[in-house]
Amino acid sequence: MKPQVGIIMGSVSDWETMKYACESLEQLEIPYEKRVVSAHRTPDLLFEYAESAKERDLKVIIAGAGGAAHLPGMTAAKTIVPVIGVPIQSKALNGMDSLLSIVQMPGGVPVATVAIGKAGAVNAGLFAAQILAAFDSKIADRLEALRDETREKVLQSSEQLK
Ligand SMILES: Nc1c(C(=O)O)ncn1[C@@H]1O[C@H](COP(=O)(O)O)[C@@H](O)[C@H]1O
Repeated sequence: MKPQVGIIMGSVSDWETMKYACESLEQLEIPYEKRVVSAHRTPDLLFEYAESAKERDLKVIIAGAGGAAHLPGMTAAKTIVPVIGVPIQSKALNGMDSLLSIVQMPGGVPVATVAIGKAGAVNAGLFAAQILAAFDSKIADRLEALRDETREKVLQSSEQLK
C-alpha cells in the first residue's frame, strides 16, 4: 500500500528510538516508509525527499534527529507536508540539545515537537495517526479503540494497588 507517513532519521543509530514511531503506525494499520536522511550528511537527498513528499502523497513526515538536530526543521523548510520532530536522546547532553534544536523554530515554518526519546517517538506515530484520522474514519475508529485499551490498562493497574 502507498505510504501515508514518511519516517526519516538522521542516522541509523536513531532506529532504536524511531522504531517506536513505526510500531504506533503498524498498530493502527497505517502504511509508512522509513529512510535515513540527514540535513548535514546528505543535504541533497534531504531536499529531494522533502520537495517530492507532497507529490508522492505523503500526508505527514516524522523526522527524528539527535544533537544538532536540524533535520526536522530543514525538512519543514522545503515542504508544506506537516513535520513532527522527534528529539533523540543524545549521549553528551541527554537530548536537551536535540529538543532545543527542534522546538525553537522561527515563526512561519512550524515543526510539531514531541518529547525526547521513546515516549516522544510513540506519540509522534499516534499524532500522525490523529492528523490522518481527521480525513479517515477507519483510522479514527482504531484510535478510539486504542484509547479505550489504554484507559482499561490503567484502570486495571490501579486495581492491583488494592
Ligand atoms: N542531527 C543529525 C542530522 C541532521 O539534523 O541532519 N544528521 C545526523 N544527525 C544526528 O547525529 C547523531 C549521531 O549520528 P551517528 O550515530 O551516525 O554518529 C544522530 O542522532 C543523528 O540523528
